[in-house]
Amino acid sequence: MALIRKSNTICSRALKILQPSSSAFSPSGAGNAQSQSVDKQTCNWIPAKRLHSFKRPNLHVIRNQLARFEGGSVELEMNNDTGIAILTLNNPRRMNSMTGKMMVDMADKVSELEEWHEGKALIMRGADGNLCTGGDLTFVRKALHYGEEMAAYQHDTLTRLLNLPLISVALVQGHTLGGGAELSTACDFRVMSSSAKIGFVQIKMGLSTAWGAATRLTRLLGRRKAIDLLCSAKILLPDAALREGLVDYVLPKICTDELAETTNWLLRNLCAYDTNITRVVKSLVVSAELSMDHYQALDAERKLFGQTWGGPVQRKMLDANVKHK
Ligand SMILES: CCCC(=O)SCCNC(=O)CCNC(=O)[C@H](O)C(C)(C)COP(=O)(O)OP(=O)(O)OC[C@H]1O[C@@H](n2cnc3c(N)ncnc32)[C@H](O)[C@@H]1OP(=O)(O)O
Repeated sequence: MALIRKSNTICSRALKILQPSSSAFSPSGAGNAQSQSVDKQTCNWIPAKRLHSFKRPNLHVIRNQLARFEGGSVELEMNNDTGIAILTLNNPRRMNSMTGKMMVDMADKVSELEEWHEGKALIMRGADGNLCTGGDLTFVRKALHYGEEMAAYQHDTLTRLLNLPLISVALVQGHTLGGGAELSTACDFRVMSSSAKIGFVQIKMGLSTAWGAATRLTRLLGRRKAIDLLCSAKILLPDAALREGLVDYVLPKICTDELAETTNWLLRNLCAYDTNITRVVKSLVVSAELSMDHYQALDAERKLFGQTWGGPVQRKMLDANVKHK
């Protein structure tokens, strides 16, 4: 009981320190001093100064609009025994491409995960063998006037997903294209099926990244590889995706249950230790990445470390005289 109380305190402190969505939508978080964008009407560059003046979007209003574009769903199963949750994009007739309603569903599921204190990890996958082929083109055609609002909503959801105190893995299966490839970058890791294909094909569709992948991909792979993947629209097979560093593990060819194999990979490699310490460590990495200030990140790290030091898990391990052979 004491362990649970102390652990919950640690995690709620971690979350307070991180304040998940604040960096994505504060006026000062809209871009850094170097960033520029293109005006849709004229294709002129918008200087960074003007980007900073964009208003914080009203996500509640956007939510109500998106919910009107029906089709598909996003399902969540949380397993308190394994500590692993499964988030499933479910629109298989259209290869799990996302409608407005699915965006709203996903935001709600991420909110549930934010409140799930027993969790250690999350696997995002698609129903029936494809992760996702981006925006549902039926929805896209009807929502051509609503791009910036949709992007704002997805940025909020995916930033919250990335910053969860859970280790997240995208199961890249079948076709993972456009916005689907973007979704995969909102997870900490990517495990790829040996028969899957992944590609940021937005530029071919006359678009830049819609759901925040330029920002995440640049952090993940660096400027050169991000430009290469986004501007070439190349579709990568598993070997190439692994070589580029876009995915972390390719499932064996003889694999009858890809979800079970991904779960085992997670359990073997990243989920072997205490749930609450794992959550704190994940939160610290988020904090270090979000923080522009090295000293602020160290400050958060010191405060959270202070909560684990002398705690029941450490005491138990000291008593057990563990040898790291
Ligand atoms: C808003 C974010 C920005 C973006 O995501 S931009 C990228 C949007 N995505 C796309 O353009 C993908 C378009 N689709 C394709 O290229 C092909 O369907 C794909 C994925 C290569 C699969 O090819 P095939 O294996 O030949 O299968 P298929 O074309 O017969 O597809 C099976 C059924 O799925 C449907 N589908 C796949 N992706 C979709 C999408 N994004 N929106 C709506 N429907 C989609 C496709 O239309 C087909 O349905 P149906 O059998 O014709 O009723």
